[in-house]
Amino acid sequence: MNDPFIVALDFSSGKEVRTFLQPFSHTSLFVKVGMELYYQEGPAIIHSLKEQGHRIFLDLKLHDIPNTVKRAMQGLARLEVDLVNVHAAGGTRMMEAALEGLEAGTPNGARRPYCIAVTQLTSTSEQMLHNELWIGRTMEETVLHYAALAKQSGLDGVVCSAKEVPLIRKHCGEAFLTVTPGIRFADDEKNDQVRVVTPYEAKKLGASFIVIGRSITCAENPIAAYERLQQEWKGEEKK
Ligand SMILES: O=C(O)c1cc(=O)[nH]c(=O)n1[C@@H]1O[C@H](COP(=O)(O)O)[C@@H](O)[C@H]1O
Repeated sequence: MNDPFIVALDFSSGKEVRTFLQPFSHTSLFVKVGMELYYQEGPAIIHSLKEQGHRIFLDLKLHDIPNTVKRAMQGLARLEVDLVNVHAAGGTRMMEAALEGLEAGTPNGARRPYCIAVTQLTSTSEQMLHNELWIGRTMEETVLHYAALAKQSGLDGVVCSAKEVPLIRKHCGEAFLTVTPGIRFADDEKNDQVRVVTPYEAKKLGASFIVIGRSITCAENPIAAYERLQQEWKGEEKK
């Protein structure tokens, strides 16, 4: 069964990725390639991870005018990854353009990647939303509104904190994907994450997928950390 866990490969070289993935060589993972890794290694890292049989979330959070996002997605679609994302803050026209680009660029016979929209980064607090972003609505209202815009635009789901999943599922339906970073084991440092839950809480809240980086990649024993993740998802939370 494919675990609903997406492991963030936040490394700056293919060499570090290979070292990290070595103990997982018997496992087909769902991995996330973000800006740090993609800007250094480019399409080559995608080809290599696909050859190893991993599913891929290419997390570039596209946010630009519709024409630019459409043309960028048309090119990225040729990589045949499983999941890509945009920023919902780009608006409905941009989100629609992302889908147009993905449809146009996906090779014949292949299914286009799922496309989801970042609502509010899990590193954004309610404070920052009001005082820096000058958004007057609550975090929940804002995240739900952005999710509704993403759904209206035809996207497959959103990136949000697991805290907002129940509200999104209620208003956008259970088939609308909720991909939730900001995941930490109870005894982990939060680092720059603000809207954080444990894997166990994320499961209870109904997240479709959880994105987990440093709790695994910076663990003493990443394999043991991944197994702890599986246990927590099964409902055996370890304090
Ligand atoms: O789109 C993302 O993946 C993302 C959205 C978001 O709101 N918050 C967030 O942390 N992420 C990514 O999820 C990963 C979280 O990493 P850790 O904090 O190390 O678990 C990073 O690669 C972030 O870029």
